[in-house]
Amino acid sequence: MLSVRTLFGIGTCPLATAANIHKTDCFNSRPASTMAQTIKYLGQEEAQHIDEELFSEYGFSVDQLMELAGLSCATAITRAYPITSLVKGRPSLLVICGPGNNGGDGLVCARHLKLFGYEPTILYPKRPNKPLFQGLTTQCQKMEIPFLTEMPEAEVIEEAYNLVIDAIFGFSFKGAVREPFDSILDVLKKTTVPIASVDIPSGWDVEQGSADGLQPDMLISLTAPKKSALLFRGRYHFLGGRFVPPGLERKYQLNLPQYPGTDCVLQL
Ligand SMILES: NC(=O)C1=CN([C@@H]2O[C@H](COP(=O)(O)OP(=O)(O)OC[C@H]3O[C@@H](n4cnc5c(N)ncnc54)[C@H](OP(=O)(O)O)[C@@H]3O)[C@@H](O)[C@H]2O)[C@H](O)CC1
Ligand SMILES: [K+]
Repeated sequence: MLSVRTLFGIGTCPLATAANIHKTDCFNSRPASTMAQTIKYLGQEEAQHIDEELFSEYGFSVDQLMELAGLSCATAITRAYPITSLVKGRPSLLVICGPGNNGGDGLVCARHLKLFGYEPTILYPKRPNKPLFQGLTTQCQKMEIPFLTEMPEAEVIEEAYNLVIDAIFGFSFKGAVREPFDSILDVLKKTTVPIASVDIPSGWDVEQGSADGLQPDMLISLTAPKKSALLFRGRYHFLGGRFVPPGLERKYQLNLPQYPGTDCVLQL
């Protein structure tokens, strides 16, 4: 039997409305608002505490969680933008990575997307002098992913890429955006190419969002959505980072929805 998803494709469910927190979940045939009311939307400090506990009390290492986070992002992107749906001749993507762990998620995501058959190009203008990020950079280079030396103009992005992956800032972002990311975000605001943001649309206040900031087409919330995700108006909101131990979920009352089967992502 043909499902609604088969008939209309992932982004064109006729039941969906613009107010995405109340939209209908086309895949589960139940209102997503039921899920949105139950999942916790985290404040900035809470997100940082959960992150710290995962490393201290629960014994995870950063690279372990980053690998799972980046794989979730790449998987969610394949669901929302399958290669066959891309409009350009080549499955080209631009991945922009920031100086913290959000940028690390972007590097992992780019590596997996390459393995999935996409053609990512990376812009990584501020590289931390730490073995973790140096290793991730080497891995991408060895995967024959090109690195740009400067941000292209909006028109060049429109001509060359199907999608921009925004892995610039995550839940530690604060204050006014500093260079070189201020200019990069200005270009992104001008481009009409869809943007997929990792964890938080870059430049948004983690809790309050940003009225005149980026308006991504996709948001992949990691671990649990942050408060600003309530203001997301794009087509695709996915949850990824399926690594939360039950004790941590109970402590913070995350009320995470059940991921289907062995999937590492879930559409909210
Ligand atoms: N638990 C999880 O779900 C996991 C999530 N992961 C990802 O990690 C990020 C959070 O990473 P973190 O390193 O703590 O922070 P960010 O990536 O958000 O960014 C920190 C860097 O950003 C710079 N920064 C901050 N504010 C500004 C600003 N206003 N202008 C310019 N630059 C800014 C800051 O730079 P400094 O100059 O101050 O050094 C930091 O370097 C989370 O969102 C997830 O994506 C993990 O990968 C896995 C676990
Ligand atoms: K981001």
